Amino acid sequence: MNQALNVSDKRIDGKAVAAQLRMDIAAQVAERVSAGKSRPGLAVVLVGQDPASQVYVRSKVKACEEAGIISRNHSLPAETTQDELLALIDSLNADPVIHGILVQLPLPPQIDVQAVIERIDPAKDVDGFHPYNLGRLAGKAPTLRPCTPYGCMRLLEAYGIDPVGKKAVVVGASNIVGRPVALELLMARATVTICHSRTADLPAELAQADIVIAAVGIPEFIKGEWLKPGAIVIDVGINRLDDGRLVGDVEFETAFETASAITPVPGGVGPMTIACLLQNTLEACEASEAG
Ligand SMILES: Nc1nc(=O)c2c([nH]1)NC[C@@H]1CN(c3ccc(C(=O)N[C@@H](CCC(=O)O)C(=O)O)cc3)C=[N+]21
Ligand SMILES: [Mg+2]
Repeated sequence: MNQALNVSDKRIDGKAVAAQLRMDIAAQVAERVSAGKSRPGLAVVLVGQDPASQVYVRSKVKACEEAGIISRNHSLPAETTQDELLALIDSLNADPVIHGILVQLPLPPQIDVQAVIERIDPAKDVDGFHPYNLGRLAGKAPTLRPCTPYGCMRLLEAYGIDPVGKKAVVVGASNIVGRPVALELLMARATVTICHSRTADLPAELAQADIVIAAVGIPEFIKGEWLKPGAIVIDVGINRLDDGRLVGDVEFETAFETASAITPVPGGVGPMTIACLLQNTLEACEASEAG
């Protein structure tokens, strides 16, 4: 894989790695279909009209079509009740054409997110948020792996960065990125520290980090001078500023000087999230036939 990448560049090109992965997936889907096997199917459920969510849903649908994956969109009104959403999930769980189900977050306040996540058949949980799939990752026997953390690990791999024995610092402890990416790094045998809002001295933790995963949701929060010279920085942040610019959780200009490699925003982790969603849908389809 490295030959496709200009790994000497400090900028980790998530767009290129994601494009390569999506081509590999498209080839595997074509192979399945020509062998008479089922075509992977992904259902994306959107509740409400949040413009940002519509952008993500559109990019997921486009990526599916390019990969030859069936994409079924369900757009529900913002006032949808929890029971109506759960009923839709039940029907998607039972639908043999659908191998992956993604309910776009966030959800409106009347809906309990955990109830929704746990209603999805773990075998179709292509977000990897279900306790079963998180538990399997915690136990070093992963099944469907959360897309963004999985994407971060594939970026490190594509750039020949082996986390084993390295000091990895995760900034942010969310259920969808911070906690699972810490488990992924632990599974790769890094020494992992998870920082969060109650961490006493964040710069002191970051000063020791060989690998930094920034997933805190605060624009340009992490400054270059906090980093250990030569650190590898994976910026998960996707923050839209008032002037329309998209920035990460890391102050890119100052971090670029100190880091040995860093992901840009956009063009870093975001495209990997989508590519890994397709990967999980393909894997769920393959498992449904193997099972
Ligand atoms: N159940 C669920 N699963 C998700 O995976 C999920 C979700 N809900 N809710 C919303 C977030 C957000 N998300 C993004 C995916 C890709 C980009 C992406 O590719 N962004 C481009 C920039 C696109 C632009 O220019 O706006 C980039 O970073 O290069 C962004 C955001 C997935 N999400
Ligand atoms: Mg089938």
